[in-house]
Amino acid sequence: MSRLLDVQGVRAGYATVPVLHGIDLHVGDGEAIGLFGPNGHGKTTLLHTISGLLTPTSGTILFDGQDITGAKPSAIVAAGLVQAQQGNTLFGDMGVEETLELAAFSPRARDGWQTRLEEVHSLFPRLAERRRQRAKTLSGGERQMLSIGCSMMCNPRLLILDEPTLGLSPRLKAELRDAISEIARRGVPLIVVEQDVEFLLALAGRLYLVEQGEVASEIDRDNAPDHQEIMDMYFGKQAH
Ligand SMILES: Nc1ncnc2c1ncn2[C@@H]1O[C@H](COP(=O)(O)OP(=O)(O)OP(=O)(O)O)[C@@H](O)[C@H]1O
Repeated sequence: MSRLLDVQGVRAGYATVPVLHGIDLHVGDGEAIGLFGPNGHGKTTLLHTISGLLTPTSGTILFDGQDITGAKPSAIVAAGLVQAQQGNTLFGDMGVEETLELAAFSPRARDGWQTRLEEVHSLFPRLAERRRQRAKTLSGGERQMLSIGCSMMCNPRLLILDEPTLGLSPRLKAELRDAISEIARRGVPLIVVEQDVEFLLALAGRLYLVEQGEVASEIDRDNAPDHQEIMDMYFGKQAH
């Protein structure tokens, strides 16, 4: 499988605080990967570095063969690498459908936007039912759906989701997970950060355990350790 994203030896952090200490990971074309690990060990920092929100201090990020290290976030999105924003960053007074249409403004997203709108509605029937409703009146889970819907409207070549179901009720969590699984089935490559390793193993071919700013383990679903071993690996490391 050819590499769509190739992260090589990436170091990054904030001001004088180094967080990532040489991360190597890759995503194949058509592949979904999962990231998990203890809180505060650099998963979000890694995603922000890939998305261009943070500039790495060293290392290289290749996307579709192009060097995007340190590129502007707008250029990275235009290339098709899209990270869904948290639902609370939407424009609250805009309607649901209006928001989805706005998300398709870039040249790469403009062609075929109506078809993609139908696809988003089929992924998230709640958004179709609420197409005229203002974003700020949606529930937290529905806002997350709208945010992911916006990312799908960008026509992503690779979609990044950072704990998309955090804090949701079990019912909305299940709906959102079904939709994410459907996005993967439709062949959109994914990077998903989640704490629920079972969900990640069902979704993704490979998982990376990120600990202390490094890739501590790579788990291949076909040769995955059993659940207890993964839990021991995870919680054992979290304990110190
Ligand atoms: N803007 C910032 N300025 C300074 N330090 C930051 C900033 N954002 C994050 N950090 C620090 O960087 C480290 C890694 O944080 P990060 O959010 O990447 O971890 P994480 O693994 O995604 O955690 P979680 O699972 O809790 O979301 C933490 O120590 C955090 O306090």
